[in-house]
Amino acid sequence: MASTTSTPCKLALVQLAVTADKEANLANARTHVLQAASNGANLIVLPECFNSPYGTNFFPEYAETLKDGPSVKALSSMAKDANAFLIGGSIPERDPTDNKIYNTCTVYNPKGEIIGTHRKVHLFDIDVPGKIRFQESETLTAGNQLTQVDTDFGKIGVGICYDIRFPEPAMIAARQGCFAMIYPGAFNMTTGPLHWELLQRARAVDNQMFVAACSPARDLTAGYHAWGHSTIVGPDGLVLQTTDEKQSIIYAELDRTKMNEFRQSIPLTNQRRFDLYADVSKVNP
Ligand SMILES: NC(=O)CC(=O)C(=O)O
Repeated sequence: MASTTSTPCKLALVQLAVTADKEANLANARTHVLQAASNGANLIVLPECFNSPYGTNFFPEYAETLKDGPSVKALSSMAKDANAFLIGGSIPERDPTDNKIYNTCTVYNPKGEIIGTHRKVHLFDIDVPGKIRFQESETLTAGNQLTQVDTDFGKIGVGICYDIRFPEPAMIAARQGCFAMIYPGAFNMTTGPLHWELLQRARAVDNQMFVAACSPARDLTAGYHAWGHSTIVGPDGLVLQTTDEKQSIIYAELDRTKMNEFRQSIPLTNQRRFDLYADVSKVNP
């Protein structure tokens, strides 16, 4: 499908309530994706780990292959029936070739075909004494490549949650022509209030691009309490849309004309000093 930057992009972030029942999660995702499409969204995003509870003990149990797992099948038909691009949150993926488990986002075009796959490259291994310890590496393996997908609206970079803390993937994506960076994510009650919005605004303002992060809704009966607050930020660093912790869908038009005007008025692109520091988009392996 050819990229034309003239196609208007209406983005929807689906902040889904996730349960321990995978089938119910897939059905709930489908209902909300179709609802977003019926409200005019043509680029729809689901949260990190939308088909399984978020916890290292759950990943092996819920993991499935991309080739014939139920989640990929369900996502593909959601994208097709919604006639929209779908950034399918993430799922615990088992790679049958090495039996390793990854935190993986699959991206679909409106025909339901996979156009990109991102395995979380920075695993969420943190230990904040008295607050939260989480070690994804107990059961997950990190992916080994950055991901950009071609859509009708232009190129989009994709990361997952903790990936947002590392500025380089967004920087590389912007310099390689992406107009947006999208992160399915699940911050928590410690790091959410501290950094969730700040990081999105930082990635947006540094790169003069749209940034969006889509969280699960908060479930206080679950082991991991997601922060929620799915958010869409504009290239000027201002929040375009956000929400609270409950299940909901938020929308925003990603207007590339306004982005280009903003880039012209503060022309960082032409003012960089690559004689003083490296251009990371050129050293990407
Ligand atoms: N869940 C994550 O991957 C990241 C996170 O919660 C944080 O960086 O904070």
